[in-house]
Amino acid sequence: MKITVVGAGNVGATCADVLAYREVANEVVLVDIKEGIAEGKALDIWEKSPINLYDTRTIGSTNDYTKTAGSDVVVITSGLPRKPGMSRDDLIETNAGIVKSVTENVVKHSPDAIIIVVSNPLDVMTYQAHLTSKLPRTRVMGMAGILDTARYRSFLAEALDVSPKDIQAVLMGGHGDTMVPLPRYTTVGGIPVTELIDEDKLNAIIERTKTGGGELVKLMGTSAWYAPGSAAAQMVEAIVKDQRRVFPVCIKLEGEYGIDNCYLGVPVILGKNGVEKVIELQLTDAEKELLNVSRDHVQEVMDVLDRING
Ligand SMILES: NC(=O)C1=CN([C@@H]2O[C@H](COP(=O)(O)OP(=O)(O)OC[C@H]3O[C@@H](n4cnc5c(N)ncnc54)[C@H](O)[C@@H]3O)[C@@H](O)[C@H]2O)C=CC1
Ligand SMILES: O=C([O-])CC(=O)C(=O)O
Repeated sequence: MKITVVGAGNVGATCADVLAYREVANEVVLVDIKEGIAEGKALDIWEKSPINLYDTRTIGSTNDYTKTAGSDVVVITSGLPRKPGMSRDDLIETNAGIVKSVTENVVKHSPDAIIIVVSNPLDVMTYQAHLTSKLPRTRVMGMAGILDTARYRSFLAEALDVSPKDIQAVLMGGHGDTMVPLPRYTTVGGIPVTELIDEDKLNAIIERTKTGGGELVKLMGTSAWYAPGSAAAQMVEAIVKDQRRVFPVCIKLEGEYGIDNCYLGVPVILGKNGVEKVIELQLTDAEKELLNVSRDHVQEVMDVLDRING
């Protein structure tokens, strides 16, 4: 198994490190446009192998995609992160061009790869990669839901003073302030969360989750990487090991949830073929309305992308 991670910045390098550490594949290739950065970080991860005890080979490349040839899964993290005061959507112009050219290079050398997009604005960059790659929708997906639910679960664990391991949750919609956490599907060791926390506290956690990315941007002057890199690696692992894990993943909807031709996070089964199945929940009218608000927002940004692409 061979994995490529494009973009050896904060998120890409973290993802490559987790993939190596967990021995998800035999080989991880890290690519960046900046001279030497991918080679340096790949070498640094490899030099850590005798300490952390793994044998995944990590290889770096400055924009030479021949080294990525035949990759089974490719993670695209290349692109600008936002700075304080910016929204993810503000990145569209620059990142659309980057994701387009990277996807062209990726499919040229790995036509059978499954692509996981991380670059922001996430849902619309997934659309860009899907447009450019022309791969089936089940093989081009975006990472956001695992990260957003992880934030939600970690905040709940803190509030309830329980292990984050025991909190399960589903979250849907776009990767932004319109995301839709679903308390009805949130459990703590199998117990509905609504039995353990009062409504006000839960609502405050939901609001914090929606702006969880921005909270970190404000603190650090750039966006997060440990949780995002690990979340992308978890998706790679589910695919490479054909684990059939159930995760919220961004995919083009084709009629599911009454939504057509829009890229949104929904629960799916992830396995060796990519998205093996989109799970359709029976949403309440209120939940459906929130999902439609999210759809409308993502659709607007997709329209901007269409104008950029001419
Ligand atoms: N989907 C999600 O939940 C998350 C998405 N992100 C997004 O991921 C992206 C990367 O974030 P960071 O790693 O923090 O940024 P970073 O600035 O640390 O790394 C980005 C890397 O991409 C490289 N790059 C730029 N153009 C390239 C090209 N054409 N080919 C190859 N490499 C290229 C840069 O040289 C840089 O090393 C951003 O767009 C950010 O908004 C970040 C966190 C979570
Ligand atoms: O907030 C950002 O710009 C990066 C991101 O998507 C996240 O951390 O959720």
